[in-house]
This record gives sequence, structure tokens and C-alpha cells, in this order.
Amino acid sequence: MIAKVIVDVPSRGTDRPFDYEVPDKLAGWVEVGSRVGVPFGGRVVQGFVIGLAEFADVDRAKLKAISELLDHNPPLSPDLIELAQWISEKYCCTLTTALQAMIPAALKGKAETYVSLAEEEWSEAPSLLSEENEWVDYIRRSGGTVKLAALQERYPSEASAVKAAISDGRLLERVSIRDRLAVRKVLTVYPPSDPAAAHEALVLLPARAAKQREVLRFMLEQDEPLPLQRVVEEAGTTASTVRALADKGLITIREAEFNRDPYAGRSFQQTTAMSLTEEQTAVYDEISSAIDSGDSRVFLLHGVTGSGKTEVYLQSIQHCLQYGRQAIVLVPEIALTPQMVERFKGRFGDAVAVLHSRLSNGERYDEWRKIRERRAQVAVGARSAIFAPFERLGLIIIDEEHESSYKQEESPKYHARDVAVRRARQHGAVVVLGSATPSLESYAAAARSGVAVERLAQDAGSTSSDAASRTGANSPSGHPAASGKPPALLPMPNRVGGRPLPKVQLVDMRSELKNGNRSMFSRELHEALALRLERGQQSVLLLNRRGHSTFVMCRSCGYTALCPHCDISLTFHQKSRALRCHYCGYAELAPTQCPSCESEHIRFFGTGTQRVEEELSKLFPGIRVIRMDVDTTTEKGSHEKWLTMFGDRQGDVLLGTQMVAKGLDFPYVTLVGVIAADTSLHLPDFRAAEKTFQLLTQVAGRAGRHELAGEVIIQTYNPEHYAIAAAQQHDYASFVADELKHRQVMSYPPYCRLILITLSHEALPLLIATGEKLATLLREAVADMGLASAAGANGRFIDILGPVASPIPRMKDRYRFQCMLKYRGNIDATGILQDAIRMLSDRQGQPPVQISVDVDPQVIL
Ligand SMILES: Nc1ncnc2c1ncn2[C@@H]1O[C@H](COP(=O)(O)OP(=O)(O)OP(=O)(O)O)[C@@H](O)[C@H]1O
Ligand SMILES: [Zn+2]
Ligand SMILES: [Zn+2]
Repeated sequence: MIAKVIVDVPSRGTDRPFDYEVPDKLAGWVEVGSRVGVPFGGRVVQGFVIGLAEFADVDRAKLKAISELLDHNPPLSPDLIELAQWISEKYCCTLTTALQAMIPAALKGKAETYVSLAEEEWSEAPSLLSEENEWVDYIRRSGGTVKLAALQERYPSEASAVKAAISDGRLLERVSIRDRLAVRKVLTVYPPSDPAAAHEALVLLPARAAKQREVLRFMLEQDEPLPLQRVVEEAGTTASTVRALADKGLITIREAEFNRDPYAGRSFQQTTAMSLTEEQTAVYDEISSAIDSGDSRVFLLHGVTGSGKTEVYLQSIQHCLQYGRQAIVLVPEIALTPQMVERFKGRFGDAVAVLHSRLSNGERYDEWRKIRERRAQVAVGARSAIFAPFERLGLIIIDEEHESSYKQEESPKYHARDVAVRRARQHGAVVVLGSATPSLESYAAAARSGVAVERLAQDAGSTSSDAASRTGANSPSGHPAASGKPPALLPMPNRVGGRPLPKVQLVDMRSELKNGNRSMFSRELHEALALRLERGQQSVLLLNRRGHSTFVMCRSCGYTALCPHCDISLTFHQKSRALRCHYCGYAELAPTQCPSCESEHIRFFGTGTQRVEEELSKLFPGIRVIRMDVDTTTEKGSHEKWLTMFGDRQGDVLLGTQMVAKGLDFPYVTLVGVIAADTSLHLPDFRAAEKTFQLLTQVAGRAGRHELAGEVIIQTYNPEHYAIAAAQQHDYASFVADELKHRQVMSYPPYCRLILITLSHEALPLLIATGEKLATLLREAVADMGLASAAGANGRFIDILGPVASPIPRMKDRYRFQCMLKYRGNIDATGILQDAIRMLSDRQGQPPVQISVDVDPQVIL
């Protein structure tokens, strides 16, 4: 049998399956999805079997054989392999990159060389056993095989002897793939298998064996095996006492797999289904009957903050599990707070596996195995949890679907929402996209389904046929569902229990300044905070830091500190008093004197959370501030610590960046303040207004979610901007209408799709020439196909913009140029692009110009 293997060598040149012979002994074991070690270019590398065939494409005699099978249970399934193929085509990445993204890092094997004593050779070759070498003894004691590296390390002076033994065949050399991280095994004590006999033995144990008797009694009380270490601790005994009992056959000690459970020892309060409100019921009914139908459907659940979306998710999952199908819940990394995890663990207990980036590789691997081995039916996680290896998915939920963190910024640059829709189609599963502020892409796509078209049309102030044709079926809107059935809109416009949305007040900071208030707090916000302190209620303060950094500038000459490798401002870190580059990690000590004019008026600019904290303590002596930002949350478990403290009312104010805006539900929060709403409004990003509106709406939604009513104060320099005005009114529809007009005029998604191509190289002239060449090739291809290249036209078009210098023109000593493809309609833009890149490849110089492709980019910067 022949296996088609994708080798783990991520380059375009090796991005195709290679044929390998499946050795007879592995014939029954190797499957599609198996991970194998194969000889490749003189090395052994890891690879994935993506197909099996009777015949090879090349001369069979020349075929090499698979050298080893790495897992008895394939880590990938045929449907995931098909999904990886789709990802590699859609996002222009190699198949191996897509495959690697689907498995935990622990399974990224690395080749290791082993040597073993050649037993068959002993009779003929001068036996190593006769030589009383210490290193030979070491190999023998280790069971006949050791890592070559271990031998080299232990016996550096024996290099020539070892080499000679390898070359004359007394030592056999073998290369094997080893996982970076293995399943952890620990010595485990099993309770007596025959308790009656053990009770009898207990009586018969001699008096001097009092310790053993105690341990036996302890083990008789256990219903489950326990790690030896714990038995020793809890029974207050020693390992040898436990062993003595095992020697008597009363208990058993064995190595057993140990699961690193990140939530071990935490008990989650069991919750049961609430009785749903009318709105929730309507939505739940739609979702559950779609699950029953077995058709793959996509829903856009547009529910205001506090409308009870999570309860709908929980009950829909419950419904899905009843029929033996599994569910994935994606939550933005930043919102994957203990509070969120608790809600799922509380309802589904151990059936929940949690996957996020703050877990160690080992923990993540064990949570993944829990899914693979069918011990978990629900996966809750960040972006990559979309690849959870379930076999029969019934439901995929994407909470806060508008979040840009669902797009991966490194290759494979996939969007989890698109992948979800694709994966759901494979399984006949239902996708629920939930948000209080849906992305314009999703909303426009949903608007194509019946009811909502009318609504969008009204919102946008035009006729419905107009709206339908603008985002219509012949013009892919950049949304995954565009090629299938459009998502159906499920609205939940009211908060649970008829609670009102909080009142939002805008404060114009320009008039504050006119009135002589130079503080970062307006009088309104100041008073509101004072009132909360007086009443013992809590406040959340958001510092919108997107596009904001604490940079250094000289007030005399205007000098700013830039990274010498990246051409962007260095960021000031107070704790270490260092200036750091966010792109390459370059750091230097902050100057006390201007390096350019030697003035001492060099200052740190920008409103960091630290400065807000300082100001708060000045204004309100004794105020308890809990600060959450990148600096205070790097440590593992720190998120949890701060939020628990705030939940226990050990803080008056929760102050932070974006991470305080999402998913939090605290009953005593009655005030939400936004220090400066506009910082994200003027970024050179066509989504700037959308992001600002979303952030303001989300953070406002943290107030007054329970009995106590809430109030929101937004400080801004642009109170009349439509994004800010709409956030004040909780008016998603009017925001969408305004924003869609802009997008249409400027021809941006959802009215077209984008592909961003970034070229980078150390040599500027080569880079520019290559960029020009690529653009020319693209323009020629487009002209050959007779495609219109007029942005703004209503039909099919493709436009090639650039090359221009990237917004960050140099990074890590490499210059950067970019081209942008804008297109609409049924056009194979990635195909055109890949052809052009292929034609370019022999003109790229040495070392080659790096070309990175971002399909449907989220970050244009
Ligand atoms: N049917 C119900 N009956 C009573 N209380 C409910 C019901 N559904 C939800 N709740 C409560 O209402 C509050 C808000 O619900 P939830 O957090 O699910 O809203 P959400 O829409 O997910 O909000 P957000 O988008 O702001 O995170 C929670 O405290 C929740 O326990
Ligand atoms: Zn200066
Ligand atoms: Zn840098």
C-alpha cells in the first residue's frame, strides 16, 4: 500500500503529497490522518498521511518506506484533512501549515537519534559486552537503547569509540520522531479489588504493621485510584509502606496516565436550565429545530448586552448533546474569563474541555486528548478550538462574532468564523454567530435572508431591491455564508427581565478644557465616581488604548524615540523604565536627556492605565483600584485573581483596557466610564468607526445588568461622530446605516473583498522592483481575463492597488511594501494571485523577497 504524506517542511516547494510505501507490519495501522515519521532529504521528518492508494505516482522501486507510526490513534480525521485543504486554498498557505494549526503544539514532533546494542551481531562482531566500558554498561542498563544525545552528554570523551561501534555495526543508529511533550504518567495506587478480603487482611496484619494498616484502611475508603504522591501525603505515610502493602497483593501500584487538568480542584457550582423568556424561547426553538433537521444552517443572533444570549447557548448545547452530537463554543481569548468558563462547567461539568492560550502546552494537550478520546462533548475555547477533534458536531457557537481576534494574524491566516461555517457544512451542524454588535459582514449577509432585507433597506435609507443587489447573491460580501444559504437573523432586542439598557451620557471634553478642567476626568465622571464610592457600589473604567501608546517625545525639539529596526515609536514601560518595541522586542533604557538636543524636557506621552490609576488615587485618597492591562495580566491566573477580587468587592474601580469591556457580569457595577472614546476613531483602518462603536456598546453593557440600574459616561472630543452618537442611543441600526453608506462610497467590505499582500526584504531597490513586477503581473492577468477594474462599479470588478510602502514601512530591519486586491463578484482572486506569485518566484533574488498573503485582512496596519 502507498501512503500520500504531507511532510512538515513549510515551504511552497514541498507543498504537495509525497508517496511512501507502507511497510507490511504497519499496514493495518496507518490511516488517513495518521502522523508518521518519514525519510526526507537525508533526514527523518514528521508528516501526515492525507491519502492511501494502491499504486504510486512514481517508480515503486524508488519509493522509501514510512519509518514509523507515531500514534496508534490518528490525531487527525479525514474531515479535518479536507478542511485543511480548503484552508490552504482559501488563505494561500501551505497544507502543512494548515494541518499543524489543527493539532496541539505538544504533537509537533522533533527528530531524535537513538542508538541500540546490535544483539544479532554479538556472535560475529567483537562484542561490546566483552568490553567493560562504562558507556556500554549504561546502554545495557537503559534497556539496550538510549538517545545518542544522552550518550554524547554523559561520555564526551568516548566519541571515537561510539563512532567506531556505529560504523562497524555493533551499535545501531535509528532516527525517530519524539513528541515535544508526552502523556504524563504517574505511579498510581488502586484500591483493593476485593474489599472483603482486604478487610479480613486488615484484621490479620501484625500489630507492628500499624502504618500499613492505616494505609490499607485509607485505601479502602477510596472509590478511585489516587496518585502515589497523594496517598503518601494524605495518609501521612511513606512510599515504602504503600509498596509493602502492594507486595502483599492487597493493593496495586501501577503507572497510569495522568491528566493535567487546568481546573483541577476547582468545584463549579452546578446550574440548571433557567426558564427562558419569550424572546429566548423563540430563538432557542429556531436553533434546536435546525439542529434536529441535520441541515447545516447559520444563524446570526443579534442580542443586546444582557439579553441572555449565554443561556440560549447553554440550552442549545444541551439539546445538541441529547442526540449524541458535540458542540464547540468559541469565545474571544480576552473574554475567556473564569466567569465564562464557570458558566459552561457549571452546566456541563466534566463534559467540557477548555482550550485557550494561557494553558501550558501540557494542559492544552490533555484537554485536547479529552476530546479525542470522547471524554468531553463540549469544547469551549479561543479561535483554534474550532479544530477540536469531534466526530459528530451538532452545533458551533461563536460568541462576540464581530471580534477581530477570530482572525489569526500568523499563517495560516484563517478566520475562525469562515472555518466554522465550512466545518459545520461537513457535519450537517448549526452555526450560531452571537453578538450585540454584529460585524457589518455578517449583518449584511444576514440581510440577504428575507425579513432582514427590508430592515437593512430602511436602515440604509434606500429600497429593498437596492440593498439586495448591493449585498446580493452575485456579489460575495466577504462573509463565509455568502456561498451557501445566507445566515438567518435572530433578534433579541431586550434585556432579560425587562431591565433597561443603561443611560449613556456623552461629555464633550473640548468644553471641559475651555472651562479650565485639564484633568483627564470630566466633572461629570468625577461626581459619578464619588457617588459610587459613597454608596459602596462599583465602577468600571475603560481606557481605550487601541492605537494609543505611551511614547517618548522631547518638548524642546520634538524628537521621538523610534525603534532602530522597525520605524515605529518605542513604548515606555514604567516598571523597568525601558523603551520597548512592540514588533521586534528591541529594548533600551529610557533617556533622561534628549539624545538629539540634550534638553531635559523629554517626556512620556499618552494616557497609560498607570497614569489613570495615579490620578484616581490623587482625586480619591484611599480608593481601591484594580488595574487590568497587559502589564498586570502576564502572569498565569492573574486575570482570574483580579476578577475574583473585584467580584468579591475588594475593589471600588476596575480599570483597564479592552479586557474589561467583554463578558463581565457583576451585580454591583452601576457606573461605566470611558476615559477617551476617540483614540481608536482616527486610525488608518476602514473599520475604525465599527471597532469604536462595538467597544463602546460592549463596555456600556457591563452596567446595570442586575437589580441596580446602571449609568454610563463616555468622554469624547467628537460627540457628533455617528459611531459615538449611535453608541449613546444603543442604536445599532442607525450606526449600520451610516457605516454602510461610507463603505459603499469607498468600496470596502461588505461591498467588496480584500486581499492584502505584503512584500518584505532588506534591500529596498530589489523590494520595490519585485513589488512593481507583481503588480504588473496581476494587472496583466486581470486584463487578459477581461475583468473590469473600476472600484465603485456595481457589478463584478477587481482592482489592484499599490505597491505602496506599508503603514509600518520597516520591521525587524526589513522594508515592507504592500499591494491590495479589491474585488467583487465571482472572481478567483486567490488563484490569480497564486499564479502571479509563481511566475515571480524566479525573479525574487537571493535571499528571496518574502511575500505574505492575508485574505480578508482584519488588521490593515
Ligand atoms: N431566562 C432567564 N431568566 C432569568 N435570568 C436570566 C435568563 N437568561 C439570562 N438571565 C440572566 O441575565 C443576565 C444576562 O445574561 P447573559 O450574560 O447571558 O447575557 P448576554 O446576552 O450573554 O450578555 P453580554 O452580551 O452582555 O455578555 C445573566 O445574569 C443571566 O444569568
Ligand atoms: Zn530634544
Ligand atoms: Zn523593532
